[in-house]
Formats: sequence, C-alpha cells, structure tokens
Amino acid sequence: MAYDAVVLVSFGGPERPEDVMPFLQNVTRGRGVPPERLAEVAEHYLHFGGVSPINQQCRELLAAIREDFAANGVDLPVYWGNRNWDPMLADTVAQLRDDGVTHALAFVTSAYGGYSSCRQYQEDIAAARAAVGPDAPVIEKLRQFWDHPGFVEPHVDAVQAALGQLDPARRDTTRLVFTAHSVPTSMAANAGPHGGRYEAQLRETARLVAAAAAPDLPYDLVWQSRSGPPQVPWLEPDVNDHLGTLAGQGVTGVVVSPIGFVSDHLEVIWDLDTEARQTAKQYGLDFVRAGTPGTDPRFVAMVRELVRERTEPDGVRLRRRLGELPFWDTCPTVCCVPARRPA
Ligand SMILES: CC1=C(CCC(=O)O)c2cc3nc(cc4[nH]c(cc5[nH]c(cc1n2)c(C)c5CCC(=O)O)c(CCC(=O)O)c4C)C(CCC(=O)O)=C3C
Ligand SMILES: [Fe+2]
Repeated sequence: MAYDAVVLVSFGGPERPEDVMPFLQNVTRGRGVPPERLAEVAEHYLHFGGVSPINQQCRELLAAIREDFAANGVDLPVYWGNRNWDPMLADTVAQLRDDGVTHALAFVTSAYGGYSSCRQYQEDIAAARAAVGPDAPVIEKLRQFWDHPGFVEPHVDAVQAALGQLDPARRDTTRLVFTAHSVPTSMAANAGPHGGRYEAQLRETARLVAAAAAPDLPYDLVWQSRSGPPQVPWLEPDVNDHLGTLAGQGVTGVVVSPIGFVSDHLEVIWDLDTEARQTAKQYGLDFVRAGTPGTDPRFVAMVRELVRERTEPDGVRLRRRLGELPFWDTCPTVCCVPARRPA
C-alpha cells in the first residue's frame, strides 16, 4: 500500500479559560458524566489558567517527528488533529483532502487497546472523514505500542531517575506504583478482540518497566482519574487509596510512574503531581513522579518504525517488541465495542 501522509491524532485540550467548558462538553457528550464531576474537572484546568499542556506537547512531538522523518529519509508530510479540541480532526482531514492526500497513516497518542484508548480514536477518525465527505482520504491507525522499546525504555529511564531522588537508605521500603487512567469495568472487560486487553497490556508494560528499572523492588499497577457516576464500577484501587494502603504496610516512599500516558498532560500534572503528591504527604510517604516519553528521541523514532512496518515490503519483520501478549496490526471490526447502555 502506498501512503502519502502521517497524522498525529491526540486527545486535545483547552488553551484559554473560556475554552475549558466547551472542551469538557466535547469530551463528555453522551458519556453520562455527572455535572458535578465536570465542574470539578473544570477547576483543575482553571488552576492552570485554563491551559492544558497537551496541545503544546503535541506541537513539540509533531516538530520532533518531522525532524526525525527528514533525517531518516521518510518522505511523508506529518499533520496533526485532535479528538476534542482545536486543531479538530475534521479540519485536519479537510486539509489532507485539499492537499491531495488519499491514504494516510494515523499515529495515536495512546499505547493501549480498549474503547477510550483505541476504538474511540478510530470512531472519531471515521466521523471526521464522514464530515469531510466522499473524497476524504483513507486513514489507517498504526498499531498499539505498549511493549515497543521506544515506549518502554523512556519509562524505564524515568523510573530510574525518579528512584535516584529518593533516599537510598530507605530503598528496602520503597515501592514502584504504576498508574493508568481508570475506565469502567465493563469497558475494561470488552477491551481488545477477546476482552481484558487494556488491563493485560498495562500489566505487561508495568512488568517490563519494573524488571528493567528496579528488579529488586515490588511494584503495583493502580488507577487514576476516575470519572463517571458513582454507581458505575470502575477499575480500582485508585492511586490515592493505594498510597494509604502502602503507608499502612510500612512503605516509606513511592515512585509513581504514569505508564498509561505518553506525555505530562493535565491528568498527570493535576491528578498525580498535585492530588496524589498531597495524599502521599498526608501519609508521610516520600513521593517522586516519574516522567513520560514526551519527545524522547527513542519514542519519536518509534513513530518512524511503526510507519516503516506499514510502508516497507514485508514490514512485519521490522516489528520490535519486548512483550509476549497476542498482537494485531489492524483492529477487527468487533473489538472494544462498548457495553450497551440500559435504555
Ligand atoms: C483510557 C483513557 C485515557 C488514556 C488514553 C488516551 O490518552 O487517550 C484518557 C486520556 C485523557 N483524558 C483526558 C481528559 C479527560 N478525560 C475525561 C473522561 C474520561 N477519560 C476516560 C478514559 C481515558 N482518558 C474515560 C473512560 C472518561 C469518562 C468519559 C468517557 O467515557 O469518555 C474527561 C472528562 C472529565 C472527567 O470526568 O474527568 C477529561 C477532561 C486527557 C487530556 C488531558 C489534558 O487536557 O491535558 C487525556 C490525555
Ligand atoms: Fe480521560
């Protein structure tokens, strides 16, 4: 297949206070998030002047990908569009069409399977193409990359750097705490072609990062940023509750590594750097938050490698991965389908 462009597809975030509410309405449209939760999350954004860092992080990633492509002979233009805020995907797809692009590859800033992490991106790409009309380019999502060395290795280095900030005399009572965005348990159950893949992939990434960064330390995978109405069950334990449990077990310090994410966006700088740090302080735990891949050159090179897997003849042989979980390049139609809401 001949491709003629790459699109960076991300979540999007507001960059001024007056955009916070319209952004939150875009994110939660039809998703049953109670208004109290929205008001609370709006406060998190307003705490940072209404500016989410995610768009700037995408601009930096976009620039880094373009540089990497130029330096390595990948002659494809790179575009950027978001699911929930400007630049909106539909505008980007219209630009692709105007530029004569017919067949693009999409790199999505989420490493895992599942509805929120994968299928929803594909649905929004499809909706953007439908909005543009019959001459919209075909857009194929690149594969999930939870166990790609370009994603795992920056997390490993970040965990090691974070450990270096804790008192070595207390290493015996230090714990690695990996976090990812919680999702409803029904969504977790339906993730991937045979279910359960969001959590299974995260457990594999946690295992790989822990084994390379600090094989002597125990670790856990816990959840953050729970949303939705309280009566709907989501993955647990929440990171804040877990810090209390650890303190009760004699743990003295934690490295919190957000392996669920690729950059230090709002869910990281608020939910971890502000809230979880405060929780740790209450329990007397030392707390260091490990970084995310961001524009680490290995992560940027991974994007090129994923593209080459699709553009080179027999590109599958180029596939690099550290884990053992089953794997697919293109999602089956019946994959991560949300559980039906009661009428
Ligand atoms: C799995 C997952 C990822 C990781 C995969 C990926 O990276 O895509 C992720 C990322 C992100 N989530 C983000 C922001 C939000 N997520 C929300 C709500 C929700 N997230 C969910 C799941 C996930 N979310 C779910 C199941 C909901 C409930 C509503 C629904 O069923 O869809 C809400 C609504 C308010 C609230 O209730 O929290 C906001 C504002 C931002 C941007 C941060 C910034 O601005 O810097 C990012 C990167
Ligand atoms: Fe989210």
